[in-house]
Amino acid sequence: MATLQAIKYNDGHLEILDQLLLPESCIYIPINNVQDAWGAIREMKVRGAPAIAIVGSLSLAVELRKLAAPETKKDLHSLVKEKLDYLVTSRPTAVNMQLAAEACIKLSNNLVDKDSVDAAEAKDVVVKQLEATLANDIADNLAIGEHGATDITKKCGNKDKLRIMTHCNTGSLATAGYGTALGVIRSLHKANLLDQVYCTETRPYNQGSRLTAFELVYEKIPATLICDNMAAAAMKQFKIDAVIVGADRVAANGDTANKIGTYQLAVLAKSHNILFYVAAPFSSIDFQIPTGLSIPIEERPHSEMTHTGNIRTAAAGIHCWNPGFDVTPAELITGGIVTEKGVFKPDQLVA
Ligand SMILES: CSC[C@H]1O[C@H](OP(=O)(O)O)[C@H](O)[C@@H]1O
Repeated sequence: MATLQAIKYNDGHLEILDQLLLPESCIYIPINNVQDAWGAIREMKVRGAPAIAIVGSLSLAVELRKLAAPETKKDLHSLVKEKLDYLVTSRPTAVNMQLAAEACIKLSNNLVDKDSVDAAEAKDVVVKQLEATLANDIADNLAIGEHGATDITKKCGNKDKLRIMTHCNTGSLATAGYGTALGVIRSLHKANLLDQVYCTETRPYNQGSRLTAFELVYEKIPATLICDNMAAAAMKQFKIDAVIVGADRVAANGDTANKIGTYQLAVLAKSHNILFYVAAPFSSIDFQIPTGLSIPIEERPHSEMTHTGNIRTAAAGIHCWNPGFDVTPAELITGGIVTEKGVFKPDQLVA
């Protein structure tokens, strides 16, 4: 069965599934330029570290395909840099958009001095790189799924059925398709090795109950929704075999920023002697920062905590703290970091 598609791109035409309307409605909206993409990312109509980078990159491809060839390659480079620098400001914690922007800016800069390539050809080269982010991510996720399923199965003593806990949404709605942590879960399910997935609600924006539960039900993967405050009791009651989560930014030493609530799951997994995995493509690894201390943590609007839709659920006037992410220290990532290149101990990551 095909998995859900968060992103639809064809020949310069881009649409995204408006994830704020899920699970009630499946509505695709057009993204016609980088400004549309910036707004959709900021409002979390599309979210998830890889999906943010892909939608940002494709939105620039959409714009460039509509543009006549620039006068010079210097003009092209200035435009590409301006647009990508702007997209990077949409959300600060996930590194994928920043890394994709740096790679494309470097490419357009290198083309300036390449005499064999004119301005029109340079634009085509840049567009192709931007468009490649989609297919590259799907390939990465399929590899992550296989590496992760193999490693978890082995480290859990080749049990015939596994119980896995996961947090937030790391599936087809956070990527170009298949997913990272949820990709590992899909691979376990495909291999008939999955007893049950326990997905957390993931307050306050409920990516777990709104999005992950939607994906799992859609594909008939056996799953149970739990509130975030049930995690410890569920680990004990259901004898969870492993916890696997995604990542928004992994530092060079393996410290990992992920959705708020991940750190406490890692602490709970440690105290229950349960393997804790992070699943992330290398496009989420920031080798430019030594530890998690340098990862910027996005503060989200307080209304995401005090309201459910338009309904107020917290006392007016109460002060709120709403960090979108927290950092899990590398030493708590006991299962390893699952990437498209294999599973690594957190201190074994090499660029
Ligand atoms: C494929 S990893 C997605 C990653 O992004 C999520 O955050 P958000 O929904 O705010 O974009 C969460 O941290 C996931 O693990």
